[in-house]
Amino acid sequence: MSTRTPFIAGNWKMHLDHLEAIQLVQQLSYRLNPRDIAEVEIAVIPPFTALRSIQTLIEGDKLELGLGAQDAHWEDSGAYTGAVAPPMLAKLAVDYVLVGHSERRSRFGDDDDVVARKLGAVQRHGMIPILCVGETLEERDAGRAEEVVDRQLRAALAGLDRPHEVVIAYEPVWAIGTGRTATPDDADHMCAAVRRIVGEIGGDTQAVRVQYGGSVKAGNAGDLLARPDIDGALVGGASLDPDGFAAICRAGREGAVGA
Ligand SMILES: O=C[C@H](O)COP(=O)(O)O
Repeated sequence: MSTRTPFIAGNWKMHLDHLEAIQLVQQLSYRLNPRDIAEVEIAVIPPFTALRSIQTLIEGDKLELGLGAQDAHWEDSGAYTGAVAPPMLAKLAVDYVLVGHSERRSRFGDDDDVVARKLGAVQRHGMIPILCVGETLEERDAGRAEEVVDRQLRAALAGLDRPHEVVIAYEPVWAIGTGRTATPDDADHMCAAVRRIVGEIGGDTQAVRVQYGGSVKAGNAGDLLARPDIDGALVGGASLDPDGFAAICRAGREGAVGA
């Protein structure tokens, strides 16, 4: 059995205004049972516009939920229209920040250098980065999946004193929002490779938490989360459904017992 606390995070992407976001967190909080909350770390990652509302709700109702942001700039302030700086997020009691999500890499031009800068900035302000890595279908078919993940990890983590304090989300691009999931064996194999690479960079392989992401839903979460090297899930679409997301959190607890 792993000693790492399972970590399930719901990335809502560009969905839900702040009122809908409040409703979803309330619905979710009714559905989570106390054992899941005690034994699984659970976080929601709403759009920026809902962060303040959800922070207030979490604090007011004393919910055992982590709060995440979907991105951050690397500078503390400046002439960067449309961007959000890490200190602003820290002030909102944000715990986690996604860095290097494949949608940021492919649609907003976040390359390895930008990802490394954002990751450093997030850590400097006391928040935990969730570093997303993963190969495209083309790269997988060419037998380059592990090479790509290795490059992304080293580019982002090299130079950190404690790389294991970053949560890593292995998200094969071809599995995101497509309904196609990596097999539990393939996902576990890559999460083990991620752990090994973090060790090579100087991190503690037993401490680093590695999530799998890509079409995780209630129906497949059990098989994925029971694997020894998969410590949790970064959930997109299915995190918008409170019943489904609560079921994934339960699978996280049950998986930790079996892993
Ligand atoms: O951040 C979450 C991932 O991109 C997975 O999204 P998905 O569960 O909708 O495939």
